[in-house]
Amino acid sequence: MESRVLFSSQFNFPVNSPFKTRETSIAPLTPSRNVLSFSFRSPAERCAMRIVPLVKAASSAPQIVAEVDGSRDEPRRKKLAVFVSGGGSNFRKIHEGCSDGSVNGDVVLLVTNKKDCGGAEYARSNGIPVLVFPKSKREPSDGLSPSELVDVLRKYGVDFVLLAGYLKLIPVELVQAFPKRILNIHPALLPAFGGKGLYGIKVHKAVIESGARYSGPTIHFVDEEYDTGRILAQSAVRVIANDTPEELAKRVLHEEHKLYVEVVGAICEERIKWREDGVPLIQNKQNPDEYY
Ligand SMILES: Nc1nc2c(c(=O)[nH]1)N[C@@H](CN(C=O)c1ccc(C(=O)N[C@@H](CCC(=O)O)C(=O)O)cc1)CN2
Ligand SMILES: NCC(=O)N[C@@H]1O[C@H](COP(=O)([O-])[O-])[C@@H](O)[C@H]1O
Repeated sequence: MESRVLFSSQFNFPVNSPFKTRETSIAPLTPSRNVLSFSFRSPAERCAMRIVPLVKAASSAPQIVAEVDGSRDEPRRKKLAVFVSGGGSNFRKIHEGCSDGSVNGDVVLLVTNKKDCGGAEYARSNGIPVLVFPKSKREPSDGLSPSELVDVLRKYGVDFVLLAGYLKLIPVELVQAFPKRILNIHPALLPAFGGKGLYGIKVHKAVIESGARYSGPTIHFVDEEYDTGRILAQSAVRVIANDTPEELAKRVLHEEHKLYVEVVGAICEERIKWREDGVPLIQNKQNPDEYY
């Protein structure tokens, strides 16, 4: 039985903190690019809320800081590039989310190291351009160099890069060109069961052999190494005593599909906020005062 637990980390501000209650008065300032701390008196004030300077709470609780330009327009529709190496079921779910309104974005490019994989076939059948990266050893004329890949992503106006079962190392050129804009989904609860050599069914085999009672997908920002970037979201899946790796993989993949569409939806609605200690959080769509 999977338990869908979003590790919610509500901020427990101390009693005397100006952030604890909704009665906090907010000193209005002229809207400008500013640092904003998130606390609101009521929905009415929230609408009229101006930018306020970050006020350090008495507690040691890390503060949420974000830059806003004071605009209240709906976030523009985002352009997404998805990287796959296999069947692409996460890619397909994200693409469906773009069509059904769950995701305020469009997949404008599919990148793969295996041009005949299932994800590439799905992209071609849906009119999405397919690029090969990195260059294939067997067909060096086919495929892009790291700098060519960065150029193409920029030419297409890509806002976010989404890795979904992509099995090659993203080069530092791309990581540096798209800071805080490359996400990956891993089929285990990082930082456990991640790193070089741990991908696909190998991950689930390692989880079962370890005796872990829970597994589940992790969505994280991508840095220069495998699976070491900042964790953005996870959900828990119970490991059953006699699970085979394939049975566990199936349950985890089901959770991946739900979690990735939810997270990409938040990314495209600009609901990612960065805590001052560098931890990224997702702002609750129904209640902007809450983060998880
Ligand atoms: N710079 C980054 N690149 C990539 C990351 C990342 O976090 N930073 N995530 C991976 C995805 N991934 C786990 O989520 C992962 C994929 C592949 C491997 C791996 O060991 N690959 C083998 C080659 C496998 C093959 O060619 O079939 C290897 O490098 O020897 C580990 C983790 C995507 N890129
Ligand atoms: N470490 C990377 C890794 O193992 N990624 C995993 O590959 C599968 C791709 O499935 P899909 O192609 O059907 O989306 C997914 O389970 C994803 O978490």
